[in-house]
Amino acid sequence: MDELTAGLFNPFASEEVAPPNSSHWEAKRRLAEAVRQLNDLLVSTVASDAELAQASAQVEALNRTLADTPRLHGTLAYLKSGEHGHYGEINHELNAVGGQSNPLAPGLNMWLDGNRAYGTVRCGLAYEGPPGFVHGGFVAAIFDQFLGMAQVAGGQPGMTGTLTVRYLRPTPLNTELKLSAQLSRAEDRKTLVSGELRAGGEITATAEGLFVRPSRGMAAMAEMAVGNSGQ
Ligand SMILES: CCCCCCCCCCCCCCCC(=O)SCCNC(=O)CCNC(=O)[C@H](O)C(C)(C)COP(=O)(O)OP(=O)(O)OC[C@H]1O[C@@H](n2cnc3c(N)ncnc32)[C@H](O)[C@@H]1OP(=O)(O)O
Repeated sequence: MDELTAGLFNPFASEEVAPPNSSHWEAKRRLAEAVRQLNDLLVSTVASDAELAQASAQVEALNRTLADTPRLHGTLAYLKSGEHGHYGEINHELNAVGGQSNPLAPGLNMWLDGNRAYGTVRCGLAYEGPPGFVHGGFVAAIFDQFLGMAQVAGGQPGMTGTLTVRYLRPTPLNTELKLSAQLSRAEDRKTLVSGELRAGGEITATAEGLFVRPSRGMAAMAEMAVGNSGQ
């Protein structure tokens, strides 16, 4: 275990979503939820052009306000600030697929029970691919994150080496989706995990992920990324 994967905080210990560790994250979760709703409203509204122009001006004004606030670019910057928790906590807030404070993330909730992992997620209209169904790329992203969490049970978390998704039937929007996964094999630096996604009791997709613990270690990988975060 290194700086990034040390078990100082495990957000996956129970089915309950781990609470925010500060008033900052609590406030950000609220804003993220409002932006998720905005996204859903944006893709569904058929307001007039004038109403859309007015809404754009309001959002643009808000963006200018936030752009003028102090900012941290990337999870590593949050970690180095020393003010926003351990890496596990920061990742739990900002991750692109599972982050509570990241409006891009569809609200994936995950927990471990022994060597099995469980999860729930609900994808709104903004995730539409085929009419009425979740975009296959998001199904793959959900599996990547979910299997990536499940591999933690193997004790040697690494990066996704390969991810194979089998799409058995379309995955519905606006439906509670249930995930489960288990370790198939963990040897040397490689962990193999397999999982399935269900909607209304029916399996819509299965996946297998091979995770490789980098020879340089996870923290060294992260250091290589310094400068990639667009500051
Ligand atoms: C306590 C709770 C706190 C929570 C705290 C967070 C926890 C932390 C969890 C992180 C959860 C991430 C969940 C998101 C997962 C992403 O989204 S990760 C992003 C997508 N993936 C990437 O960007 C990975 C890019 N690739 C790489 O960085 C490097 O190629 C890798 C995968 C790290 C491997 O590099 P390497 O260590 O130099 O590998 P190398 O020594 O050459 O090979 C080792 C072995 O693996 C095999 N291998 C290497 N690459 C591959 C591959 N791509 N496919 C298959 N086999 C491979 C080799 O053949 C070799 O096999 P053997 O010869 O030993 O049998």
